[in-house]
Amino acid sequence: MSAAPAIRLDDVTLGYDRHPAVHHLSGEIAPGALLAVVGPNGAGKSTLLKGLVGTLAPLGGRIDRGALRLRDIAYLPQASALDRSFPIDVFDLVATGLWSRAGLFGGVGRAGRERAAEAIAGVGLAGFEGRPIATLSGGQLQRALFARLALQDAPVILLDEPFAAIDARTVSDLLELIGRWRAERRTVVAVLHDLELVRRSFPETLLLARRKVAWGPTSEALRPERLLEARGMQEAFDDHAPLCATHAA
Ligand SMILES: Nc1ncnc2c1ncn2[C@@H]1O[C@H](COP(=O)(O)OP(=O)(O)OP(=O)(O)O)[C@@H](O)[C@H]1O
Repeated sequence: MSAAPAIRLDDVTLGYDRHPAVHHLSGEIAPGALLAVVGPNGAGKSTLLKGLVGTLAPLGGRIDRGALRLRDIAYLPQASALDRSFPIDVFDLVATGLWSRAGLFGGVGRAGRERAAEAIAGVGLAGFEGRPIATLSGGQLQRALFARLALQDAPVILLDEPFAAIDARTVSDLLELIGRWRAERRTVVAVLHDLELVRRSFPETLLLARRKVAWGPTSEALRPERLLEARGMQEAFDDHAPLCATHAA
């Protein structure tokens, strides 16, 4: 597939009810990038992904997605955002990955069913197709959600804490899948907490603490003094601060 266009952030402020959560962020996510977003709790990482996917409009600044359409950006929210009691089995959950192309009422069709079965096998869940998602372990559910992402076939993939509370074997299998996406020149952005994993597997990192602390090669961005700076910035942050003057005008 051809590479996705870059996503450019120009002085972007994102927040809720006019209270900023991410301030004045500028930078570029290059086509085919494998970017980790790290930072303390409440640093604005999930908010940034919501801005990138377009569910949260910037309070200020601009996100330029080039020729990307919204369906070109696949998004995996935090696990807690999924209602696991919903009565759906693994196959049907994974097959919803086809909706972004076929439309909700487009029907999956035989080719679609084959692709869904391949995606399920590709994450090691062959044999689990008829299992209700409520009966899956956390790792199995995450595998199914990655199969759905694979089926979406999107040039840009955003992952919010994809490895939280997941067993080591699943993490390593899913990292391998991310490696394949990268080889296919897809752009992958992942919010992560495990800094060792980031150092091992993600060449580029954005360290966020409401503002950009560092954005560049992971070894630079995660230097101890940068991490200390991020912690200090986050602790000093006033959660009820109004919109800055530059954007409030
Ligand atoms: N829907 C919302 N409405 C109001 N405020 C919100 C909402 N979602 C997040 N916030 C606030 O925005 C700030 C940034 O939250 P966000 O979830 O983006 O941080 P995070 O870096 O992803 O945190 P964590 O690592 O704890 O998941 C926090 O102060 C949070 O309380």
